[in-house]
Amino acid sequence: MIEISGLTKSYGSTTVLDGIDLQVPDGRIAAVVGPSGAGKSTLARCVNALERPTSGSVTVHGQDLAALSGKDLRRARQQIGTVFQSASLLRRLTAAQNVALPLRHQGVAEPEVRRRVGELLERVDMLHRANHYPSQLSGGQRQRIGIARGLALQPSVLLSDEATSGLDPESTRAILALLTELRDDLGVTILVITHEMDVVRGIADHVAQLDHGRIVEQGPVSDVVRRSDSPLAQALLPMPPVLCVPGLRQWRLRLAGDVAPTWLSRAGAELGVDVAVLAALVEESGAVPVGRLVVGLPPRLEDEVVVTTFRRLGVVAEPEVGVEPVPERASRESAA
Ligand SMILES: Nc1ncnc2c1ncn2[C@@H]1O[C@H](COP(=O)(O)OP(=O)(O)OP(=O)(O)O)[C@@H](O)[C@H]1O
Repeated sequence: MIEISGLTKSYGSTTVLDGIDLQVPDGRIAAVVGPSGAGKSTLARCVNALERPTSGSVTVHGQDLAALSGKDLRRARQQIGTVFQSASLLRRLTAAQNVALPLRHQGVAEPEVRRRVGELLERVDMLHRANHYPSQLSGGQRQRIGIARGLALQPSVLLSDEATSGLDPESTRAILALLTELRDDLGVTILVITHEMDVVRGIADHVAQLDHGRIVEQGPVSDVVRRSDSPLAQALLPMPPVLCVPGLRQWRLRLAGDVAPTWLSRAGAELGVDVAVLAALVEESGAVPVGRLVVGLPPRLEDEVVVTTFRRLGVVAEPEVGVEPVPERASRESAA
């Protein structure tokens, strides 16, 4: 469990983090998002004890990192693996030697180092590149070596600071699958710092938005995407352009979690109408479907009936305000 409580960090008179409260339960993935300069990396550095809070606390497995020093602090830090953007591998060392570095630094015996390095490279699917130098690896492969190195001391917490930034979609997917596997197989607690919303949708259980050093919105991803008028929900599931179909009234729908795969056709059947999909983004997040849609329904349907029908199916429905149905005749005339 990572528990961040009232965390404030100032450099001189500049306050970079201002009263952050955030908890990541064991075996969960939390993502911190926010614009450049919001304080994400500073937060990461406070969590891996590279920085000391000006006030407040960061507790990892019940240990307040700021209260530790010397050997105790070093031991607590071993519990926290970190993966940075572009992995910062040592150029003159092979992939295997880079992964071995923290183990050798700890004085682990050579046969054990070799065994553990082999295991780690296998976990990140890089055993076949063990003797390659960083310059001979792709960006995604270097990140996987960085993750293996971050896991070398068997941390229970992993910090990923923009680890997928700049990677192509396929490498990003591979890294995200790896992080999910670490959570599910090893129960590692993961804090992901990112500016990529598809990363959040892809793996996070919990999301917090940082802005000017403060958390402005947070919650389980499946809750956040259901919120109306939430800037974070909009950012997480940006709506594609809405089609204009004459004669229909627009409704905004939000779903997360407990919905049957056939919910849309069931809604149409229960309402006794055809439902036109005008815009949609539906994805899987944390093994549950999340999505936002705009659908078109005949204007004669009563609001209350539409809302309760969708609610029974686990979907939040709201009429689009300020968007009147385009009359069918008018649209035919303008097309003529
Ligand atoms: N050591 C420092 N001394 C003074 N100011 C600092 C220091 N480290 C960070 N800052 C300032 O704190 C603010 C937050 O920086 P930080 O790197 O945490 O942001 P970020 O959200 O990670 O940004 P980015 O997404 O661009 O990496 C910035 O305005 C930065 O200039």
